[in-house]
Amino acid sequence: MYLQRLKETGDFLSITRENEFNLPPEQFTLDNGTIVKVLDTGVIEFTPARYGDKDFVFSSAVHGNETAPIEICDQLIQAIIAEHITLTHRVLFIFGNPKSINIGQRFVDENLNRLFCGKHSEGGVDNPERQRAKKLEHYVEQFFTMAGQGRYRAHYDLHTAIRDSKNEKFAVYPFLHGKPHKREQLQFLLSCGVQTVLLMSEPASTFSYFSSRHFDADAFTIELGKVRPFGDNDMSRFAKAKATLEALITQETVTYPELHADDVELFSVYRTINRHHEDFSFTFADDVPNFTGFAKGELLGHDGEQEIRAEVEGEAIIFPNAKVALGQRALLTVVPTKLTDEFI
Ligand SMILES: O=C(O)CCC(=O)N[C@@H](CCC(=O)O)C(=O)O
Ligand SMILES: [Zn+2]
Repeated sequence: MYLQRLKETGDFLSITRENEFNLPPEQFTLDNGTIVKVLDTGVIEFTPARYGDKDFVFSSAVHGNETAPIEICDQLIQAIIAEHITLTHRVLFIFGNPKSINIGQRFVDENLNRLFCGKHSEGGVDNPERQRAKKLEHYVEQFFTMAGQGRYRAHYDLHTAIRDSKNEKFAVYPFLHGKPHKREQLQFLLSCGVQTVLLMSEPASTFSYFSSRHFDADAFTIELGKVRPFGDNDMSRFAKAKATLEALITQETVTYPELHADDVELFSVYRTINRHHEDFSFTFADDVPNFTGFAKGELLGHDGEQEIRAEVEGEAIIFPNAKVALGQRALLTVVPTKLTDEFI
């Protein structure tokens, strides 16, 4: 039904938006031999005829109002289908939450990026986001496992942040359970224009953590700028990210400039603050940017009767959101750290 249109236009994003919950699987082959497989709405896999030993997942629209990453992925998909670029490696693109794109909201019923690692099936709740998280886990598992063992895997989950950020672009490096962080991944991020990286210190139920933990993928949540509606993104600000992602899937190997400690700003997550009470607020305004530091003892907010105060000098705020559901993360705080020998 939609296949002819996809072949002619490459506009998988529009087809996805017109089919918010389901799309029958279809496949075809490009003249250059690349097999194009639509697995579901928002899920499209490309397999070059002779593919290299790296498998990439690029996801966007896990939050529907974060439009710049959606535009980047849309452009890459169109370029592949039009054969303006030729793939070297397998790649799976995911538009996470099509209905939330259409309503221009972070999510519809529940934050999709808190439902991975099986959380979708806990608590006796069912909704479209829970069903979607379960399916996305399955598609990623299938993609990473079906081409065989011993292959390199990466999953870059592309987002934009609700607030301004002192450091406009930054990445969240999921908790690695003692495995070493990789310098080469910092080089990849720098090439995308991302100089700031937060090292998580505990498990999470995010999409990037899922791929990191279960498939040993190099995985990040990458914040590329600020949330804006379609049409308001200055795509020149995302040119480096798009070019780097394109290089990863079209070149056998991407080589990056040498990494110097001064090139990157690293933070370790000091603590996660979850919301426990209806009466929850921050003392700082909505326009206070991410990475703003507070003096030790300074009042950051209230959770019911409980005061939230900075515990260490310079404790800086990331992703403050007083409106999250009860039990969910309302704030991350970070402190600076250094590039150490722990990075391989
Ligand atoms: O700006 C915000 O408050 C949220 C931006 C966003 O969606 N961030 C991700 C980070 C996921 C992670 O911790 O890896 C999220 O909150 O889901
Ligand atoms: Zn997001």
